[in-house]
Amino acid sequence: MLNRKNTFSEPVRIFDTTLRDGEQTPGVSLTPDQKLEIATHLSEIGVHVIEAGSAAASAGERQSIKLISDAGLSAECCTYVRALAQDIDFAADFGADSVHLVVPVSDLHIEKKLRKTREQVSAMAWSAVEYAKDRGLIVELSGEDASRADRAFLQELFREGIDRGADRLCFCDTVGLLTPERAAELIPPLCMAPLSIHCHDDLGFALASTMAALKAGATCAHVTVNGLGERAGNTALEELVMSLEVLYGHATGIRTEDLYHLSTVVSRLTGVALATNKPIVGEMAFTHESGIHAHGVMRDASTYESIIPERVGRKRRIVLGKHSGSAAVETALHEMGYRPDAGQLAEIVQRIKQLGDTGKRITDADVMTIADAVLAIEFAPALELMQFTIVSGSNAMPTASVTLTVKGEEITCAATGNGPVDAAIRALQRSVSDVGTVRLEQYHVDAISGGTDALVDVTVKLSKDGVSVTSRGARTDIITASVEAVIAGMNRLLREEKHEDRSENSH
Ligand SMILES: CC(=O)SCCNC(=O)CCNC(=O)[C@H](O)C(C)(C)COP(=O)(O)OP(=O)(O)OC[C@H]1O[C@@H](n2cnc3c(N)ncnc32)[C@H](O)[C@@H]1OP(=O)(O)O
Ligand SMILES: CC(=O)C(=O)O
Repeated sequence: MLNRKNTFSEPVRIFDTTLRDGEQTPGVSLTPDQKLEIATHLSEIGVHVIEAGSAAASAGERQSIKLISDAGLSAECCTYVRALAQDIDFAADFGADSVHLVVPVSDLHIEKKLRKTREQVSAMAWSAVEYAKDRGLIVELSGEDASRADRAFLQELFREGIDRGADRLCFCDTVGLLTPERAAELIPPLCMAPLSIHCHDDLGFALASTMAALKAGATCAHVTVNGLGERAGNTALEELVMSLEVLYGHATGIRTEDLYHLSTVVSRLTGVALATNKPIVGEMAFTHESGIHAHGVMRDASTYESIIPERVGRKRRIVLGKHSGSAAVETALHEMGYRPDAGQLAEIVQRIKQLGDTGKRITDADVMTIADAVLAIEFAPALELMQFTIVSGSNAMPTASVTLTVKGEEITCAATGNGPVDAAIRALQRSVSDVGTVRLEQYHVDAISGGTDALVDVTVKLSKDGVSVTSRGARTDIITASVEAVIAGMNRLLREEKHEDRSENSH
């Protein structure tokens, strides 16, 4: 049984640093408007503090801080500053409510990086605190590389910092060296004022160490959406919130049902794709293939799920593959409108496993092809491709022309697009517009082998009138693979037989 007793004496505050440490993910750079969009979501979801950026970094960063502080969000607008008057002036002049005033505290950082002494760093920190207070800012005095700092030195720096006016403190586990055991020892003596914990995930301990620090007396967690951040990233907002809620019964006040949407917004704007197996937000976090799991989940989802997917804004999916069992296959077939008898079902399950054994991802179109064959249903494809032509180049708008027969009638359509694949798919959509609107819901491409001559495997999800279907094409040419995948899916959506009860989650 889970011990759901709330072990935290105070409500845990959430300090989100997606727009500062998250943006320090190598290669990530957000415009002020994009930062405002993310900040608005963060505030609406209920985080307490948003670290909007680093005031000294650039004019764009300062514009972001101004935009976010002027937006009237309920969350506090904070910015990273060094112990320098210039950084603090930027923070105050551009409207920040607070500063995350960071000073290196380990001898390694003090001596090797800053080439200073402990005394010099302490003096810089304390005068910066006083200066920031004079400029009307809330001050979170933060120790960088605190996990490797001399304990007595750090304690003294923080104690005097509070006397000089610091409102809050922060312990930064800058390179992810903290463990839950060390957090239990190091954190309690530092809780002289509200203390934040800022962890990095270099060794995969960020969430565990953050939790341990909160249990040891810290009252605020620094987090980022999707765990973005320097190197291996920071503690993930979604993981911390759901762990607090599910494992410790601690009500965070965060609108958990919006976590997935926020994650997708951040992934889109930062260009950092989510690992498919990422907790809470990864594509596979609520997807089941194995027969034993699917069978259990269909009877009672809690058998193989720690969280109800809807609680974080997601939906459960059962997909078919070589690990599927008859319960999942039968349910999927019923949703597609097939009613196999026991013998036919067993045959379909075997054929799905055989296809899976070839290393293929099984799509709805594959399952339907197998079911048609086993149930001896004649399937006359509505579409047949006769030819397509693509024009693309440095000075040419990508343009596609396709000729198909649609229910026996020859049709030629052309379209332009953002790229040759987009143009080809638009031309195909246009060619069937008389029989319905086919939407492209998802497009996924895998290069199966390395090199420019790799076999590419394109999987698409198409929908028409609320019915969706997945299908695949595999060729060395990405455009041909895409066209093949789309035509296979369209043929399934446009088939004559009606499968009224086929649903979105059927694959
Ligand atoms: C662990 C962390 O995440 S720390 C935060 C990391 N974030 C950033 O670096 C924000 C983006 N950074 C930048 O845009 C630039 O580095 C700037 C604008 C901050 C500084 O640029 P530059 O003046 O060209 O300095 P540069 O980046 O080469 O070196 C950092 C300087 O900051 C100083 N510095 C570093 N930390 C601190 C601090 N906490 N307080 C005061 N000075 C500091 C260093 O000593 C060095 O100054 P020096 O050359 O006079 O010794
Ligand atoms: C300040 C900060 O981001 C760190 O020490 O990790």
